[in-house]
Amino acid sequence: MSVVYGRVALIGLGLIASSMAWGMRRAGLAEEIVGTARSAQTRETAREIGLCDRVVDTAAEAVKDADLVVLAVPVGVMGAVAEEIGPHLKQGATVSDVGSVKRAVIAAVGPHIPDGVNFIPAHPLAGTEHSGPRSGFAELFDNRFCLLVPAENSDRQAVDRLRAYWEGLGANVEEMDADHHDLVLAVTSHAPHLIAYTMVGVADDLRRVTDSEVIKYSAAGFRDFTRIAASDPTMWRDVFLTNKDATLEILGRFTEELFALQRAIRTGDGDMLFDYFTRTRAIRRSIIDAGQDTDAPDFGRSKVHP
Ligand SMILES: NC(=O)C1=CN([C@@H]2O[C@H](COP(=O)(O)OP(=O)(O)OC[C@H]3O[C@@H](n4cnc5c(N)ncnc54)[C@H](O)[C@@H]3O)[C@@H](O)[C@H]2O)C=CC1
Ligand SMILES: O=C(O)C(=O)Cc1ccc(O)cc1
Repeated sequence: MSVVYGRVALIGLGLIASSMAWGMRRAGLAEEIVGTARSAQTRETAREIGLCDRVVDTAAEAVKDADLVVLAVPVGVMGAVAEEIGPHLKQGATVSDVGSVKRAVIAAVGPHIPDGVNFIPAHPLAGTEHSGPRSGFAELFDNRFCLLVPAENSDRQAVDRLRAYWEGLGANVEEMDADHHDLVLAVTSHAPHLIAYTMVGVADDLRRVTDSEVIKYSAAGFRDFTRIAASDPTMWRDVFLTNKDATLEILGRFTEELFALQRAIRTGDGDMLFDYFTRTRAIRRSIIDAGQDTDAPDFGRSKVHP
């Protein structure tokens, strides 16, 4: 892989930005990586571990002469960061972001991007429950999707360049409209996170009753919930507050289904439960068939295809 952007500025140096920095180094995608974060401690850690070529104190300074600027901060502060950097952006530069929500980010950031600068939102569908500058790794985006959300009038060359950049980070790139993105992610990521938070909260409420047995005997399903429910509180608070409509729509449907299953359990409707679980099992299999579950152990695949 070769250089795609001369200077890349990373605003926010958490899981996603640090993974991008290591990924850029792995593939040689940038001549210079400049980073900044709000807290002095994060900037100090980034310096210590050699994450960027330069770590500077302000976002305004970081974006100076940058060809690509990536906003990698919680969704709720994207607008404020954009306002700060707007006057300092280089003509012809591209500003992108990695936020988990797109419509609200476009509304908050868009007005601060001057004419002559390309704003192309993006969302890598890859992450972990960890956060901060030490949590990143170069392989995070390998074989994961990265969704680009260009406007109809976005500069095609700038979009293609950002595509090449994300491909260089290992991702499979697709383009999507912002509203569609927010609805799809509400189903596949946002609502599931809320459900995990709830399930772990319920278990915690019961802890005294069960004398810590919930933790001691937690089976794989509950452990998966606890991993997801360990995700960054600021990030997820912002996701729900900014993708409110789509998340509420999906949660409404979810509670309807939950009530239907609850009713089937109460009335002893085993056929309903069996049919429901048969349908959902097929979905898991189709994900594995499509090769999209990179975490699935190989024995899982060979069981499906003996
Ligand atoms: N964690 C995940 O699994 C994924 C997160 N995302 C999105 O990526 C973005 C960043 O998330 P992570 O890297 O996980 O977060 P993180 O919590 O690891 O890092 C966030 C960084 O932003 C900095 N920051 C916070 N407020 C700031 C401000 N006002 N000005 C400058 N810097 C500020 C923090 O100091 C920190 O360095 C979020 O918008 C999130 O929705 C996207 C895909 C996956
Ligand atoms: O850790 C997990 O299970 C995730 O779901 C990671 C993730 C979190 C947020 C995103 O916007 C995209 C991916």
